[in-house]
Amino acid sequence: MTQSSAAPPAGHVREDAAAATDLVKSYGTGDGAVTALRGVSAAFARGQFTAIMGPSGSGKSTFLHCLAGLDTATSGSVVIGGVEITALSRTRLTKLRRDRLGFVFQSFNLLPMLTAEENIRLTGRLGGRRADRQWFDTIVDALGLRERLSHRPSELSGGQQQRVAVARALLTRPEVLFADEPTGNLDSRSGAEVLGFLRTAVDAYRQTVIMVTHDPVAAAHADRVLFLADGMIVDELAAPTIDRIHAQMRRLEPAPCG
Ligand SMILES: Nc1ncnc2c1ncn2[C@@H]1O[C@H](COP(=O)(O)OP(=O)(O)OP(=O)(O)O)[C@@H](O)[C@H]1O
Repeated sequence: MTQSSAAPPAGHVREDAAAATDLVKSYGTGDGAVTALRGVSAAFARGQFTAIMGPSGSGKSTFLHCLAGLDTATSGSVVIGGVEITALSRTRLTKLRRDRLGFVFQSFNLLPMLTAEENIRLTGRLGGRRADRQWFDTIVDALGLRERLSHRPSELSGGQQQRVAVARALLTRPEVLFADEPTGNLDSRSGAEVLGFLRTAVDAYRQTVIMVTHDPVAAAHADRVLFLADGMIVDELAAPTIDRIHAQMRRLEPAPCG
């Protein structure tokens, strides 16, 4: 069992973008209750790319959603950029999510009637702030979207749509970019482009990325992988390789029946 990421070594001051302590999440009550998280603690250093993996039903999405304030934990704490989000009112949490967090989902979640540029600028507009032009240009060019800005989502490939979603998520320079299976709907080439850009966002712009994935190839882009099983973090791999991730997943996945 490795929960070493929860606490930095004594005397070492580390700036965490996000941290969870003793997160417990139960759904339902009585006989039908399901405990999806059983005391999960983890810290996410600024400028670090973390992948979260584990067998189906191990609690990955629940963990991501509780960390990102999309779902409420039953107990435990989540701190994002120094703010204890578990104590916030719904209104303040919504504002924090909009202003300080970025989201990329498997199903790109773009608004069909808006152009790529309008979709990218949407979050900044909702927040009543104008993102600076230079940063917009930087991410649009890095994602290869310059020629596509006037296209609507239906005129874009899946990979291009996901790149628009990544640009939208990064426009506010979020404290943390949360990605839930961001390559789940993409072919391997488009997936590699999106992951390559997430890697660039971490290396060049010191972005913090937390990504749930089933795919060892995707997870190998991260700086470390946290492995969940049965609602607990059971292991952690630093500098992961595809082979080491596969080996770890084989240990955690139940053997197929028959
Ligand atoms: N809204 C809900 N109501 C009841 N149980 C839920 C709910 N959401 C998740 N669960 C249960 O919590 C556990 C963890 O689910 P979660 O979706 O977090 O796992 P996961 O690792 O992301 O799974 P997958 O890889 O299949 O997406 C599972 O047993 C699931 O059935």
